[in-house]
Amino acid sequence: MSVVASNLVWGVRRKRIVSDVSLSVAQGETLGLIGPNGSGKSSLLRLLAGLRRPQSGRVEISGQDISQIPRRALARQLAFVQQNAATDTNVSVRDVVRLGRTPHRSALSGWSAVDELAVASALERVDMTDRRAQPWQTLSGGERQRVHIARALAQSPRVMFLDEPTNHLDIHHQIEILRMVRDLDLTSIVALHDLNLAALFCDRIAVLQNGVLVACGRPAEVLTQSLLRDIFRVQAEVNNIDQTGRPHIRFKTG
Ligand SMILES: Nc1ncnc2c1ncn2[C@@H]1O[C@H](COP(=O)(O)OP(=O)(O)OP(=O)(O)O)[C@@H](O)[C@H]1O
Repeated sequence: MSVVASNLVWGVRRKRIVSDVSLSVAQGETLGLIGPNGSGKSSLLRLLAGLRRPQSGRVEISGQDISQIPRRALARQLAFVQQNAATDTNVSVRDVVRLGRTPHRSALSGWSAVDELAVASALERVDMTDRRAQPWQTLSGGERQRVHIARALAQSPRVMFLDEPTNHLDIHHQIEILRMVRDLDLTSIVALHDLNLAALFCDRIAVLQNGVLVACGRPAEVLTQSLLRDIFRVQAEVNNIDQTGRPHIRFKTG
């Protein structure tokens, strides 16, 4: 499914938080969303996922205006992995992931083999099968993050929104989760702080500054020394690491 945003504007009181943002993400593409703290990444993600109504502008999912799609139908198509998402206590890992199946089930239908398979394969993909009976509140921060990703996968979405999904994860799981997101046959939009991981795993990168989309393109086009200096206020050297042309950033500290 494609996602097309046109002239999105959102703010609170007099403060503009997302300012006239237009972008499009093709079916199967992984778009990275980067920008300094407070630049509007989470706010834009929520607008794109239909969790928040823009003050003006619109979002279309495969050509359909998202504001016209009923909530439940939308939940069958889109999954959102929030930053630091909380979950009720006294539930097991498997219970949390099972919640991902809710939009696919009616009041009358029982738990099906399809539901069971979706949950099992989601747990497997985030490397949490062995922990399925563990109480959620006893998990570490990184394990909780992986379980929330599994819950989104169990939803079998066509588009996935992830807000800093690598937060709390060790480097192995950062790479595994982003590799999985890239290789899944679905459209994904992912807010990231690690610019080298964004360069490695995203097809294109969109850059926000003060709610304005200041650049959008392939990693090598976007992650230039001048952009890193002007938007992120860091001095860095940018090299191409291999023939794929994906840039590697070396930050200068001196
Ligand atoms: N409901 C709200 N009321 C007031 N201000 C808000 C609200 N939501 C977001 N903001 C402000 O809007 C700005 C953008 O916030 P947002 O969370 O979208 O940024 P972000 O790029 O995801 O930040 P970070 O990288 O720090 O997670 C911030 O200054 C934030 O304080």
